[in-house]
Amino acid sequence: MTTQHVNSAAGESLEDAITKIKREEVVFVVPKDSGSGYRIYSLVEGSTSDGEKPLNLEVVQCEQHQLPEDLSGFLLGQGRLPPAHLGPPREVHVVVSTHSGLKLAEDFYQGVLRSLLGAVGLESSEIKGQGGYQVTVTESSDTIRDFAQGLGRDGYATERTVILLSGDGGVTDFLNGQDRGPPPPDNALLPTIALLPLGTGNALFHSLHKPLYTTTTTTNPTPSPLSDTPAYRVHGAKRFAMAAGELLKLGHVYDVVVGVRRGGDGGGGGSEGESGEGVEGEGGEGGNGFNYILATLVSNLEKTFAISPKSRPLDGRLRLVHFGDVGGAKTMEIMMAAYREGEHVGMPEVGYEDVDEVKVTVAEEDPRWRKVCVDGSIVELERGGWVRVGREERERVKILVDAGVAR
Ligand SMILES: Nc1ncnc2c1ncn2[C@@H]1O[C@H](COP(=O)(O)OP(=O)(O)OP(=O)(O)O)[C@@H](O)[C@H]1O
Repeated sequence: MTTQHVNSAAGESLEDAITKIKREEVVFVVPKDSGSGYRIYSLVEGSTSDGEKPLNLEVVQCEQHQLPEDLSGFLLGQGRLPPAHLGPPREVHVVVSTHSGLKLAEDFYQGVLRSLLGAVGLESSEIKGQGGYQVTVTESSDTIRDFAQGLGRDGYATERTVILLSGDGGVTDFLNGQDRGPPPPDNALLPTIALLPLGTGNALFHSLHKPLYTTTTTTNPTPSPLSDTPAYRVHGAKRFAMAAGELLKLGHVYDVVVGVRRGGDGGGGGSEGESGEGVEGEGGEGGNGFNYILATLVSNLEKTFAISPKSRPLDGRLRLVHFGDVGGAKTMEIMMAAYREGEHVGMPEVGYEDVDEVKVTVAEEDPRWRKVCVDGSIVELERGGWVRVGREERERVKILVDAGVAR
C-alpha cells in the first residue's frame, strides 16, 4: 500500500485527473499548506489477486477554483485541523494489530494512514504530551491488552482517541485489558475507539455502519462462521465458509441446556445466572439438542451475513438466534437465508428473540463439542461447564461512527 501523487501522470491534464477520481473513493479534501488550493485524497482499491496492492492512497492537488462543486463537501474545516477528535488536548494513539485478518494492518498504517494523519497535521511522536500521536505495533496476543491496561493505569483524566487497526478480536482484547486495570471512576473521560476494519469478519464495524451501505444481496453466498482456529485464519474471509462447511458435513447436534433471562423475568434468572426459562431446540428429540446457538449485540458477523437483522447500531440489545436438530441440508438453507438480509429469522425452524441473559450448559463428553466462540476466540468448556452472556450497563469506551449512522 502506497501514497501516490497522481497529477503528474504523463499526458494527463489536471481536469482529467480530477474527473477520474471515483467519488466513493474520496477520503477528504484539505487545504494545501500554502493556503492556496487543495489536496484531494482518495483510497483506490486494487485487486488482491496477482500480488497487486489492495489499497492505494492517491493525492491530486488543484487550485482553489479547480475544486469541483461535488467535492467541496469533502473539505475538512479550514483552520480547524486536525479535527476535534484527533487534536489537542486529546491524546491520540494508533494501535496496529499485525496479525489481524490478512495481516495488512502494518502496510495500511505505513502506506495509507500515516499520510492521511499527516495531511491533517498529525505526526507520530515518541513522547506523550508532545502533540502528535503514539504508535503501538502488536508483537504478541498480549500487546493490545497491555496497552489498554496501561491507559487505565494512567487514569481517566485525559480524553483519548485510539485508532485501532484490527478486527473484532482487537476490540475484545482492548476491553479485556481495560478490565484488568482500575475501574473507570464516575467522572472518567472514557477513551474513544476509532475502528479501522483490518480483520476478517469485522462484525462490529460492519454492524455499526450498516445504515450507510446500499442494499445488496450477494449472488454467491457462503455459509457462516461456526468456528475459528489459526489453521483456518490463513484463509482469510474464506475460513468461515470452510469451517462451516466442515461442521455442516458432520451435522452435530449439541447436547446442551440453554437457559435465558428475559426482561421482566424478575429474580427468576438471578445474578447467579440460573436460567429463568429453558429454550428448546426445535426439531430436537428431547428438546435439548441444538445445531446452532448465537447471542449477539450486533446485526452482522460479516458485511453481508446478517445473523440478527433487527439489531440496530448501538441499540445495546442482546438477541438470541438458535435452531434445533434440523439436519445438514436445512442448516445450510438457514445460513443461506442469513445472507439474504437476514431472512432466516422468518423461518419456522429458527428461534429469534430479545433476551437479557443466556446461559448454555454443555453436557458433551467429547471436548471437540465443548468449544464455544466468544467474540472470535475459541474457549473450551469443561464437561458440564457453562458459558453465560449478559449485558453490562456500565460504559467502558466510546466508539467513533460515521455521522450518517446517527442521523
Ligand atoms: N503479533 C502478534 N502476535 C500474536 N497475536 C497477535 C499479534 N498481533 C495481533 N495479534 C492477535 O491476533 C488477534 C487478531 O484478531 P482480530 O479479531 O483483530 O482479527 P481477525 O480474527 O482476522 O478479525 P475478525 O475477528 O474481525 O474476524 C487479536 O486477538 C490480536 O491480539
